[in-house]
Amino acid sequence: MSSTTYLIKGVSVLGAEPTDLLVRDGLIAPESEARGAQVIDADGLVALPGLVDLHTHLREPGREDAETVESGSRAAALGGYTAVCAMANTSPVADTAGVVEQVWRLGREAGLVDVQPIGAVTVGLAGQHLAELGAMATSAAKVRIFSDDGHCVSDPRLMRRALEYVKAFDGVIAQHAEEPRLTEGAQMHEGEVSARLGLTGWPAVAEEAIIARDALLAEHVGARLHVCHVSTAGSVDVLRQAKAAGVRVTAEVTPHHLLLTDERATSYDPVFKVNPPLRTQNDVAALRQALAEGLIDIVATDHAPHAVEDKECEWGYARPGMLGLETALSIVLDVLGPDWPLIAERMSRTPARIAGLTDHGHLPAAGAPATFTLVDPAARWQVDPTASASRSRNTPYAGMTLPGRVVATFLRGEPTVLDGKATK
Ligand SMILES: NC(=O)N[C@@H](CC(=O)O)C(=O)O
Repeated sequence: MSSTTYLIKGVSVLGAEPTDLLVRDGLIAPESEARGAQVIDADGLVALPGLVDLHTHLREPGREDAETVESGSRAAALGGYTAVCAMANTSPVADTAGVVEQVWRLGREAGLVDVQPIGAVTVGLAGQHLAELGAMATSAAKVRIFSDDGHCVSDPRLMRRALEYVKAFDGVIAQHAEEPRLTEGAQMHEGEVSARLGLTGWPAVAEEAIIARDALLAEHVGARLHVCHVSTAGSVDVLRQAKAAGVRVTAEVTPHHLLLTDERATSYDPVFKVNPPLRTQNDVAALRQALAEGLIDIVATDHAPHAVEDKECEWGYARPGMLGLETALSIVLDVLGPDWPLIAERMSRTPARIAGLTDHGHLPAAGAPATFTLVDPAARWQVDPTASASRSRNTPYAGMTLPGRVVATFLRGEPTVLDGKATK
């Protein structure tokens, strides 16, 4: 915890009238105690609760050349995040208490964001046997979210068992919804563009069928289901029905699925190759609408760093995935407009609630943890892949000018970013 007291002058909390915030002993304190505080001029800046990412690939252990817990944490803090949930598809896979504790400990050592490990649902992500869910839940990492992301838990019996198991401790299964038999050899969204390019298509129904099946299973079991990276208009329809029926289902959308379409594949630039693939303008419109309405609960980055040799090659050989942590807030701002209460809800409060991260998602107000981010909504910045804090360079927004810049991020009273630069 920082011993410095900060007085943040003239900041607009979620777009409200400017006020001052005093940061002391890890909390937002009453202003009467401001003596001796370091003043931060926040004229024109907006304060948001620190962002929470439910879907981050940190690559450690195993692919430290692409990302480490520390480099990914730094990218997260620069993007305004104070917590990230680290996906389990590392090497070795995070399918035991030992690996999730390792990731959790590395996160604490880096000290830039809270790193909450996600545990694998199945051993080795192989979809055959349930992993040690209970041991991960009772480990120091206190895992509550389990996911085979990158792979779908396609066996319905295994999915049912996983839902039953985690219900005991109010855990959640985060499903990568992709019926593998329908996406064999797929390279991009199945549609008019894939037909034109002669690339094997990933049909929307491969996602929608699994979401429908899992919603029914979750309803049957009475357990919590979270759907990763929803990408199609049809999935939104399935979610609408499931939510109307009272199923305990939440869903996320990525910034790239809110902005980019499958037309990008015509460049054959693998930076646009991602799983699930970029879809059509019709899908993008439906996803934006669903996010605004709350049918899609949150934005999650699916930050997926990849080494140069895995991306700068032929489309067919390239790994799917895009960077996202440093650009997410700007993309969402671009897409939703400056609706700060909505952005706070979708990027901080609701993801914190789904993940059970009780230190996060609080409005910066007296008595709350001083875990927040300061944004300059008037700033515009050009994305330079070489300037990224990530060890990888695979951003699809290179050269684009984006609105909104993170000026400062505070984690329990300690600045992790000041003047737009990481403090460590
Ligand atoms: N989202 C991606 O395109 N990639 C993910 C895993 C995956 O979902 O394939 C990755 O780990 O790189």
